[in-house]
Amino acid sequence: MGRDARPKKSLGASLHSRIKESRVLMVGAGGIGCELLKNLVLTGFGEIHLVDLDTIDLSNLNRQFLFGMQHIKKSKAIVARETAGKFNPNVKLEAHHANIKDPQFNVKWFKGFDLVFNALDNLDARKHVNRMCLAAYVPLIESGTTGYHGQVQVIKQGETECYDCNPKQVPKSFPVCTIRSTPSQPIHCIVWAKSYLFAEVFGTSEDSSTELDQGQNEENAQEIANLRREASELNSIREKMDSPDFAKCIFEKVFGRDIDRLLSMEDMWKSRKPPTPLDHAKVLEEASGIGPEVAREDQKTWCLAENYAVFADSVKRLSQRMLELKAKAKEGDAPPILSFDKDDEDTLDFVAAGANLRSHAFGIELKSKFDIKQMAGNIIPAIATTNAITAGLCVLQAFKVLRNDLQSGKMVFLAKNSDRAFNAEKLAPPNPECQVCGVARVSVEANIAVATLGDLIEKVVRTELGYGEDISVLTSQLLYDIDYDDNLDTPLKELGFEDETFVTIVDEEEGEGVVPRANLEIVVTHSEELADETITVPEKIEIPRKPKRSTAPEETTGEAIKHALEDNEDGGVAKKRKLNDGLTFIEDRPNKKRAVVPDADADLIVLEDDGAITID
Ligand SMILES: Nc1ncnc2c1ncn2[C@@H]1O[C@H](COP(=O)(O)OP(=O)(O)OP(=O)(O)O)[C@@H](O)[C@H]1O
Ligand SMILES: [Zn+2]
Repeated sequence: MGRDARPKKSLGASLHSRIKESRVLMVGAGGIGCELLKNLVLTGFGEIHLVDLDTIDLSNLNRQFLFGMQHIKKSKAIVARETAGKFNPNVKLEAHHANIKDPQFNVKWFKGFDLVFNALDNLDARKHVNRMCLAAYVPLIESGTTGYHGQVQVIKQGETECYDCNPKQVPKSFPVCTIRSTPSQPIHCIVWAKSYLFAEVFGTSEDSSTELDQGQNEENAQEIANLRREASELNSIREKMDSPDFAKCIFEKVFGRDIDRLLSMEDMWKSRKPPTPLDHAKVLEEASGIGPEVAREDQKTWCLAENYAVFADSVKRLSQRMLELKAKAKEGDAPPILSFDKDDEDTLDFVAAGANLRSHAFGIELKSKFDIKQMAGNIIPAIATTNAITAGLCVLQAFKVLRNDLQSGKMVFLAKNSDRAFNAEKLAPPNPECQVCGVARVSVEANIAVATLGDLIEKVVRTELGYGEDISVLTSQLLYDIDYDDNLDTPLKELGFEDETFVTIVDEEEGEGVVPRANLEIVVTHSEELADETITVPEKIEIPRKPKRSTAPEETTGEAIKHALEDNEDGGVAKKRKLNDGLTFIEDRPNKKRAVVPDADADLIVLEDDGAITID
């Protein structure tokens, strides 16, 4: 039987030939990406481009099965192409070891694809690809996993929600005073050891750390000033890095004197358990028989003396590295620093032992190095099976896009502790208030070294597109508004424009009966051929008016599932919750098995007309 026979039979001849003719892009060749590339290649997608900026790390190998030990430090994109290429020689594979934000991957390049898949791990790159796909009118299949949870979303300009239609959760932060003065959980001590202690001794100061919320009120401000003083004292201890007493100096300061100072603030401990300073001489004596090899016992919770032994030994190793870097540095170089990396044993040992010593002083539970690694790296373990299922769901959604059947496209959620492994909801229409997809779009060409901001505003925005006086013009910063016209005579290049810069025009007209236009996004492409300040003007387009502000949006099914899970984690009381896609969850009583009662119209598996079984 030929290679094509099976996919042709299961997918149907017309979808199969569309797949063979398609040219797709996959961004990210990590956990989801490896699984997805295998699926795309075996399904027979005609031409696949893959982009990944990273190289292969040992910690990737447990789930990124296209890579082996021999590939460590090699490009993910290139090795993924080599390995997956062997699965199906009929597929044309092209690998780019690069950042998807690089300028060569411009809107024109995106336009060359029928479909884009995101298999990324960060918000910034996801938002970028979302925007490029919207501008290029190319459908995007967005996916992500965290532990046992997975999600797949189909995005198409003008037809569905985009990645930015719903605000995304920002990473968790902690009040600085909890971290530095009143920790009550292991995570507080881990953040302290990583973002403060490590940074002050071996890295850059924590003032810029995003994990610390500086807080606004007066009392905090006073405490923050004290803490800054403490940090600068610690910074001066750094000068003693080449002394054999370096670990002792750090220990006596942060686990001794600093804790004494905290204790002297009696008000702080009225309703909290006060900490106990650690006595260096005593701990040193207890640790006398313990060798540095204890650091390898990463699943065990070390006792106080073992933590001290690891702390002192890691200080020795890290100091040695710093001194070597200093010796190698050339005159005029910035002073060398080390950065925390969960996969760097020396930095991890220091953070694990430092966090535990602080926990001990504050009467908080100690943690194993293994647990601290997860927490310090903000890692929820990646699960190969979740990635594999999610990658499979991406391909099933891709079939619908290629069939031009977005109506049956779905937002699919994968969850371990919900009643059903899969939950799906219909694709929502674009949010009219979205600042990213709820915009009108035009493209213009200009020689950015010559054309000024004034040329762009007068020739294009006002004359061609009919805007009035009251507008704001922004890139990542405000360039112009009615009270700020300093940049009008400045060439675009000097305002930070590169080839393909996205400029947003906000109509600020106000008044009785005036409905401002929706935001306009102008993509400015650089053209050397335009020798003067000419700007090619776009076709006349109708810019829609802004919709009226909507009231609070209804809870989506995904959110409802999340809330159902959260509610359930708390109690486990029997409740019945109806989700808006017609699934009914019967949540369990303690010790009783869950039951799922699908509504009549809520099918999990449907038999599609061409014979393929699809999880819908
Ligand atoms: N801007 C970008 N351009 C290209 N590739 C990117 C970009 N941002 C992230 N990636 C890639 O996306 C992939 C995401 O994969 P994954 O979530 O499995 O992360 P990982 O780095 O491989 O694993 P882990 O973070 O768990 O160590 C990574 O290979 C990463 O290099
Ligand atoms: Zn949007």
